[in-house]
Amino acid sequence: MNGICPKHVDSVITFVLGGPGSGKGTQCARIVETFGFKHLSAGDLLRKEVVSATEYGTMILDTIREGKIVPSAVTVKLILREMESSDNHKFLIDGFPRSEENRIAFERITGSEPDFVLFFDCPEEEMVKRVLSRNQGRIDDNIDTIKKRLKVFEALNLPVVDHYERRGKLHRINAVGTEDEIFEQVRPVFAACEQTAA
Ligand SMILES: Nc1ncnc2c1ncn2[C@@H]1O[C@H](COP(=O)(O)OP(=O)(O)O)[C@@H](O)[C@H]1O
Ligand SMILES: Nc1ccn([C@H]2C[C@H](O)[C@@H](COP(=O)(O)OP(=O)(O)O)O2)c(=O)n1
Ligand SMILES: [Mg+2]
Repeated sequence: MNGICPKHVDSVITFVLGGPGSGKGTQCARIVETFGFKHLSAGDLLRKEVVSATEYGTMILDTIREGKIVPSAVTVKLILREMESSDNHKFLIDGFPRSEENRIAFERITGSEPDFVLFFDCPEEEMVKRVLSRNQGRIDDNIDTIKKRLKVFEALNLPVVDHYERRGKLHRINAVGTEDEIFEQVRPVFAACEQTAA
């Protein structure tokens, strides 16, 4: 349990990690409908800043186009704003942290760590195939950007996975198979969380 902010003294925080196209968003939708978590996609929050043409919009757009990671203070601020305005105290934070800088910024700003972390482990060729057939009109769903994103994933995201594995907080999910087969690996993790919270 986390006392992330006065409003949510008993909040549950889950980070959802995995490379581009590993199935984070898809599985988060299943977790939301089954276990009633609030889904916060860091990528979606950043894209909303671009669409709303806020002060960070252009920087975020350029960063996403290059497959790089937006400065953590921006992303953490967006996540925290959503958490503080939500009536739900169970949070599924999708696509975050994507670097040690992200992770440390979250801990420093919120004073909290996740209760547990999901990692969708997917081979690169499968991730590329899924991203290129995602058809969501995203500027980063192209072969050039996905190659850059995979390098960022390897260099910056995996150290975060190792960190939580060392702390015994990581649940590694085999992300190859049908959406149902993958969700059947996810379900017991959240069922156990419900037991603990009861
Ligand atoms: N198990 C799966 N098998 C095949 N395609 C999948 C699977 N899970 C998700 N997808 C598809 O792959 C693409 C990427 O999934 P998404 O959930 O957006 O991944 P992420 O959020 O990790 O980038 C989407 O088009 C989605 O419909
Ligand atoms: N913690 C994060 C999450 C996403 N971003 C940026 C960089 C990412 O390539 C894009 C897209 O993230 P998103 O999680 O939506 O991407 P996928 O669903 O994994 O394909 O947003 C970031 O800078 N920091
Ligand atoms: Mg996603």
